[in-house]
Amino acid sequence: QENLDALELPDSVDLLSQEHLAARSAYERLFGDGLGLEGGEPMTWEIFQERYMAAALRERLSRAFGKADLPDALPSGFVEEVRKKDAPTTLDGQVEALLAQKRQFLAVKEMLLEGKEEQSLTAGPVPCGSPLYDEHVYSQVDGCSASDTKSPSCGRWMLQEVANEEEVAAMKETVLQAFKHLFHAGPMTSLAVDSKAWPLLSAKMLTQDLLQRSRQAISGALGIELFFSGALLVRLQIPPIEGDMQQNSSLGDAFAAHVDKANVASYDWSALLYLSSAGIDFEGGELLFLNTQKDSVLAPVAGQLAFFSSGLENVHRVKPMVRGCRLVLAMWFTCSQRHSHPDLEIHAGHLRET
Ligand SMILES: O=C(O)CCC(=O)C(=O)O
Ligand SMILES: [Fe+2]
Repeated sequence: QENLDALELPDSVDLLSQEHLAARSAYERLFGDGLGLEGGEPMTWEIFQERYMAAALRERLSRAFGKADLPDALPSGFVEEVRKKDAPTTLDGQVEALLAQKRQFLAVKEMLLEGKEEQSLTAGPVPCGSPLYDEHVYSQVDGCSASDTKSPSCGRWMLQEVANEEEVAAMKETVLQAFKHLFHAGPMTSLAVDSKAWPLLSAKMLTQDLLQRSRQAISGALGIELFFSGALLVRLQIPPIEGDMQQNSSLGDAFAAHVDKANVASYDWSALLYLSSAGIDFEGGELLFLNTQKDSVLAPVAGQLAFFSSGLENVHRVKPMVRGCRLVLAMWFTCSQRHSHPDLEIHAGHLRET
């Protein structure tokens, strides 16, 4: 009670009118151009206000009470939607996360054109895209996050035969087995590689080995230290599996063009360890980087590791699949130890037996 008395909380009317002004200006900044986050539907002031005010109140209250996490009884909606890894915890951060979504949308819109020419992907640096975030969500790590002025540069690279044939076969088996117990989202089945995944993966040591090996290969190639921010095993299968485990999912389109860093701010580097080959295991399904001129296409080869800077310079998508089964271990790395994924750091780094 003493603590509560000592707090100088503005009364709720003041709080709300302050937030109203801030919300109005953020709304103008984000949606004044009449475009919604995903293009189609414009964000209405009513919806934005509801979401924004919920976030604003939450932030004010948590600051006042000195708690990071408040009871879920508070108004939610927007807050719930963004509560994922590294979700911004401040109001400014939330606005910035929205801004990143918007910037992603605009970049995709600019580069996603019908009938664009394609060339096969060549490894190497590319100029960095403009920053997705300003300052409130994640700060770039000098000399590790990609940059135009300092090594490592933004770019796209491939390493061949990071996993051998035998390892690829063993991974395939373990992943397909694990996926039998999971729901499918249209053609996509996915499993986040964290502590909850280990009981599902029979080849746990191998999975951990490949995670570690991929990180080391990229760290070595770029000359930087990297921490896992996330990893996901993904299967794309055409025709999609039908039945009870097929879910109507609200997950985004598995083939949509996107920028990884617009999803999670702490991602600095993205990597894909392919576990199946285009033209053999599946048709279509190439990885496509969208450029201002010709797009760059990579036909996955099992065992190959592709990696690239996670920012706006690397808008990418998976080309529609025609048939078959496409498996990949997707990994995202951060330069900031503070943002590392605790499960992956422990398991991929140190755990050898359990
Ligand atoms: O599977 C691929 O080739 C790309 C997947 C991807 O872009 C992602 O998961 O963010
Ligand atoms: Fe991606």
